[in-house]
Amino acid sequence: MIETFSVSAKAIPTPHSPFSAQEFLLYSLGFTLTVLYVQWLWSRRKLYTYASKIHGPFSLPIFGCFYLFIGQPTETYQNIQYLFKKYSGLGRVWFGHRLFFMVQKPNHLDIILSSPKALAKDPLYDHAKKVIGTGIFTAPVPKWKKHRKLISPTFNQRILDQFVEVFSEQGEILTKCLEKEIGKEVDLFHYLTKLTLDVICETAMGIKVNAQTTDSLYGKWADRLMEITMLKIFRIWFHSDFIFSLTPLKKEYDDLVMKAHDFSGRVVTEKRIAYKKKMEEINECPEAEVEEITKRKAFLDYLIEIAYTKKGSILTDQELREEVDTFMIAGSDTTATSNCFTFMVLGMFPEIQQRIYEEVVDVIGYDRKVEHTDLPKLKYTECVIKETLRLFPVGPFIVRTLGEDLDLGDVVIPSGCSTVLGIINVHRNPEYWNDPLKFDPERFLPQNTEKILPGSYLPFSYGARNCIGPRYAMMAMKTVVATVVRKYKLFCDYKNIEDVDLKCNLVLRPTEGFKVTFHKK
Ligand code: HEM
Repeated sequence: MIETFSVSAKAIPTPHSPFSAQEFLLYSLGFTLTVLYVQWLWSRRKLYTYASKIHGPFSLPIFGCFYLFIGQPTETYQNIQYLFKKYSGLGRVWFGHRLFFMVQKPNHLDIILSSPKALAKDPLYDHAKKVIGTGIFTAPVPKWKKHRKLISPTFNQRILDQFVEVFSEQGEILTKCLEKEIGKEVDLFHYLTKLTLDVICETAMGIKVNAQTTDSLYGKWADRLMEITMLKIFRIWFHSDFIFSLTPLKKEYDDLVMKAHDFSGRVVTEKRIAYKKKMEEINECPEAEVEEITKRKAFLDYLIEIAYTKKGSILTDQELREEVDTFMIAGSDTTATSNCFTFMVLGMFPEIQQRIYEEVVDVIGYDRKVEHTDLPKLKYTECVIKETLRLFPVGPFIVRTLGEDLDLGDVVIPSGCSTVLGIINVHRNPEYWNDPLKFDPERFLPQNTEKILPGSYLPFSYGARNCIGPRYAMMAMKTVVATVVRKYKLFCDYKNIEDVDLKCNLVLRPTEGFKVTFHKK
């Protein structure tokens, strides 16, 4: 039997192949991947055609120019600036497999920001969603439309005027907190972030959190959360949740998100209880007093009414919390930073500080609290704040994705691509601003404003999806400046705007912090 078997086995010819089974599998895999890659490239040929017409830096396939954005926030900011300068006019950059156009001409900015095709925030903003959910800052367009319509009316002038009392009270508390720092160089951000948190919570939410007097850490958490979010955006490998979860940053990030949400959750809960109590009081009140109780209606009161009292409510608990998180982050950090820059430039330019001081004393006197009727009279102070926002716009770049092709006049940006709007670049461009790095508040005097080209001054963005709080921010900043300059003289070591090195943790910051020294008047 054994012999028969071996004879018949010899008779069958062995198959012959140049590859082993493993090699065959490997080559098949390689071939399939190549076909898929070519297919993918082919489906994106429109993008490559558009991109080839615009200059931009060297890009790797699939990864793009990620290598320019992996450093610390200061290097990332400097590299973005380098790109904007090198590819002035219009440039393109591949970030990963996505195509971005760097835009900095006023006419281009004007077209993009006023177009309904460019209302969507770039998917990069999704990295902030763990912190602020899909509140109006990050919301997809249909949700944004609905919520913006609900929230906008709560930022009317009558309501804002009532807030000046709060701005003024908190400004006074700041001057007291600064007493212990007289003669020392301090990083102002530490103080201003608490002030704006108090102000936002009391005005927008109707809740007192006493951050200035109880040394709240919320500002620090928010600041670090923005820093980590910035790393999540630019370090392309962190776009994978799995890879991010392997780093120690993940634990810190989750911990901070939990603390920040815990804080905002408490604000919403307290507000709901206060609202219920107020409704009970209203039921017991004669009509004349109802107006008194409801008169300082902040945006959260309004949203709570919709969320909790109307049949078939149109806002869920979750949506309400997300709007609160959005306002706490978008409203407080931006205003705190802009206020810090303003104090920094006052310290840099003593003659401008003196002129503000004289205006404030002239309008308000030495001791009286600031009132809302004073604010329109502080015209020079307003020019100084506007000039500060020109040179230091806290949102230096805005990124929008196009839902459809958009014609900018001389070039078409294809749908699905994103535009990075260089707000700080247009603000500092000598083509549109005479001697752009000169701090010159007079540019904003009424007789000079007509010289400002449309699309060349956008600190609060522009168009339908602009910032919701420019008037709020301007009134808050004017009140705080007017309160502080009457008590203190400010000093800062920087002498020129170009000496201030900048970085961007989502919000613009000086690399060295806001170092200012206060002396009693
Ligand atoms: C000096 C202070 C401020 C500056 C420079 C500023 C700047 C900006 C900018 C540039 C945007 C557009 C961002 C983008 O499109 O990516 C924006 C959006 C926004 N800001 Fe402000 N902001 C300031 C203060 C405030 C305040 C005080 C609030 C609220 C109380 C606020 C709430 C918002 C909200 C909710 C959005 C999103 C608007 C939307 O998408 O409809 N901001 N802000």
